[in-house]
Amino acid sequence: MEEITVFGAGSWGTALANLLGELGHRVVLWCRRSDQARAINLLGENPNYLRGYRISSNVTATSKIDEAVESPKWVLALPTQAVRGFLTELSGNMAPQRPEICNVAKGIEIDSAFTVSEIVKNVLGDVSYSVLSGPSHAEEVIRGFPTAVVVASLRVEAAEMWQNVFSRPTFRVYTSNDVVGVEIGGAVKNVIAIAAGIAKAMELGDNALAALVSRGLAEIMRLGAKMRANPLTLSGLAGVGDLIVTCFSGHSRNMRLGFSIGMGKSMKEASDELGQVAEGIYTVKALKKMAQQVGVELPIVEEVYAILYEGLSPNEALSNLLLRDPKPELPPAMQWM
Ligand SMILES: NC(=O)C1=CN([C@@H]2O[C@H](COP(=O)(O)OP(=O)(O)OC[C@H]3O[C@@H](n4cnc5c(N)ncnc54)[C@H](OP(=O)(O)O)[C@@H]3O)[C@@H](O)[C@H]2O)C=CC1
Ligand SMILES: O=C(CO)COP(=O)(O)O
Repeated sequence: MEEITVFGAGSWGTALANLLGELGHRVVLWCRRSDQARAINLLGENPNYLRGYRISSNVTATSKIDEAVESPKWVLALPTQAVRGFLTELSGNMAPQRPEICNVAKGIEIDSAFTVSEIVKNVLGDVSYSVLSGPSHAEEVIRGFPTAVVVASLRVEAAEMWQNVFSRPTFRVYTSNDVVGVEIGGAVKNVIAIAAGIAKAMELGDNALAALVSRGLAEIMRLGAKMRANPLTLSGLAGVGDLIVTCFSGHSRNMRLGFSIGMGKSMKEASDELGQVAEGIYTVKALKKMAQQVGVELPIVEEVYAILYEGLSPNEALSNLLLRDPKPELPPAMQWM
């Protein structure tokens, strides 16, 4: 059994800490607020996220960084935009023995347009990095519903180590060496899910939703190709799998935020009401920049950006998408037959 710290006691950090605890690992759950850590230890549940679910007695919460950094294995369950600042602060407390890091956040940093692996490398240098992603809502994982995910690392031993650490019959973990593919799939689907939520609120119908999700996948694939992701990763759990669950599940924060916006709420109202992170509202800014930098067309992403940040109405965005120039479904280089 392993000693593991989960950094971030939001819904995903709490569900994963509980999963690891139930598997018999000794888990430290780092909370940024001391009152939250005290409440978790006292009540055996998280009063702020996934309320009402018992957390394994193998999980101890703390808000003390010096205690949290002692574990040799770290799971990073923080919002993407917080990762750089957090790791920068943490790097002063790190033992010479470098931890094995497994990131579970799904997003792209706004200022740098970096994925989380690039942020980690930028701040901590060469550490053993893995990323766990795939269709996995915390609300179902904490109930023990069957879930399958993928853990990717450039080091096969690291991916296999995390596979062993996280696996149980109801939590099936596949390995991969395609870090960029897993990160791009997990990040971009959040923006497409905001679009799906808007489309649901507009009552555009099932055909429109299916078209939106498929063309959203085309955008994920196009960006993935530019970033040298394996297209098969994007048709797997971290791509299509997560796109489906995020666009169609009522648990999705991104879809629900999009729905509220489609119902006429401002982004601030929708996000305050949600009370949890919807990564897509930040990642869309980074993607807008990346689209220009790497020269890739991301029309749905562009329209979501314009709705969230430029006051475009959902109806105008819909017209913009429908009235684009006619074109083949696949780009010429991909028309093999
Ligand atoms: N929820 C889910 O089902 C899944 C989420 N993910 C991903 O996991 C990541 C975390 O999401 P989720 O747990 O849902 O988010 P939540 O909004 O539920 O929780 C966010 C957590 O991060 C903490 N936090 C926020 N800002 C900072 C900061 N600047 N420094 C330190 N801690 C901070 C919050 O603390 P506080 O409470 O004090 O504000 C809270 O504990 C996201 O990237 C998400 O896409 C991936 C798969 C499933
Ligand atoms: O990534 C997730 C499920 O796989 C969670 O998505 P939301 O943040 O939209 O809830």
